[in-house]
Amino acid sequence: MSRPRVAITTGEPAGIGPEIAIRAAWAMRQRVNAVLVGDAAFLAMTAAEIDPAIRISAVSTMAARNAGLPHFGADRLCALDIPLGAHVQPGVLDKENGRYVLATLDAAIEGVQAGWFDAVATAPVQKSTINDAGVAFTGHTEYFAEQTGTARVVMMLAGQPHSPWPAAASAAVPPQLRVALATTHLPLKDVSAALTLDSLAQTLNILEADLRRKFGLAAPRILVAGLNPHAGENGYLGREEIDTISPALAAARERGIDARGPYPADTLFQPKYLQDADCVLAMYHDQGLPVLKYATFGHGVNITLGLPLIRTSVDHGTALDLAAQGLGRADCSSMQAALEAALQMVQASRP
Ligand SMILES: NC(=O)c1ccc[n+]([C@@H]2O[C@H](COP(=O)([O-])OP(=O)(O)OC[C@H]3O[C@@H](n4cnc5c(N)ncnc54)[C@H](O)[C@@H]3O)[C@@H](O)[C@H]2O)c1
Ligand SMILES: N[C@H](C(=O)O)[C@H](O)COP(=O)(O)O
Repeated sequence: MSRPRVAITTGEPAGIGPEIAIRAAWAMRQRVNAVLVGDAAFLAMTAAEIDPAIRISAVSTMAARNAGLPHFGADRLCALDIPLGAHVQPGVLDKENGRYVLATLDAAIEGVQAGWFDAVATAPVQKSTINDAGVAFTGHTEYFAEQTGTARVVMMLAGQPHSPWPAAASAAVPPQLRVALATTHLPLKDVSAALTLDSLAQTLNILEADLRRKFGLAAPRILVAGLNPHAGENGYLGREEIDTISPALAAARERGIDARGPYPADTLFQPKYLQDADCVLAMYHDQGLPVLKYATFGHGVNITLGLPLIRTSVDHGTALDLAAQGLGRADCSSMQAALEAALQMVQASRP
């Protein structure tokens, strides 16, 4: 099989994104035909500092539009050139580069739609810088949904638990911990209103369908967290479980979806529950992701479900503190895991 062609958007240029993108792409070049999306001169300079053996060939978006992407062998990386807005000082944010970052995402989406790429893997962006540049932006998840005209998507992070997570020692825990979210980047005060029968139905439908299609799970088992402490304590600590979540789960089960709960979120992440589940659905970002990141940080993958394209990402942010110290501090394992996940999803989607 030919190497799948994966666009790697290189993220916030003052962060660790460019470095981890180059390192991961180079390490996996025999299996992934990676195209770095970003300023080609800046990427070539960064690559030369990482390892002078890394070769990068630049292609302009205009050339790609006219003739598609040229074929490159595994002896080099390709860079789809998107010019920076301003000079980059590692670790220092500059809103003049906010629109540059968005342009890299736009080029990757255009490239998938035009058939240049089989998938997109994104390095981390600094959301605040894009907002400072005058563009409302909450995350790749929402941006990719908007730009592809997708009404609803689901954020899911997955990873293999490492010690010292206590459950990692237990043979009963599935090798992959997956946590999906019923809401994405939403202020906490808005979460309750966003949980409706309809939104939960759509989330469960997307989650179940993509776990089957993209992860090869014949009958995905989904554990669902409540919203309130102790899943509402029979209504004494909140009514969302009674009024919304339980009816949404009952309706999902009638559609054939194996969705169980709502369970109290504080005790849900135990081996005895996880061993019988393929995914946990948390109600909001910081209900599910701290557990996932505690168990898997640095090796996890963020996947957007429900999109008409394959998009994976790292489980961490821009790490400006590391970027400011120079190259060689950042771990690129999560970027490699994001590429690996994209490869598997491309293979699963090929006839
Ligand atoms: N996929 C994405 O685009 C993505 C994901 C998460 C956060 N972010 C954004 O990143 C920015 C900074 O977020 P933050 O400070 O909360 O989290 P962060 O992940 O950037 O940093 C948290 C800590 O983890 C360390 N760290 C992160 N990645 C590392 C790596 N690859 N190797 C070694 N250490 C690493 C950092 O040095 C820091 O100590 C925010 O704007 C946030 O929204 C983007
Ligand atoms: N919620 C993600 C996390 O905590 O890792 C992160 O903010 C990235 O989200 P996007 O993929 O939507 O940018």
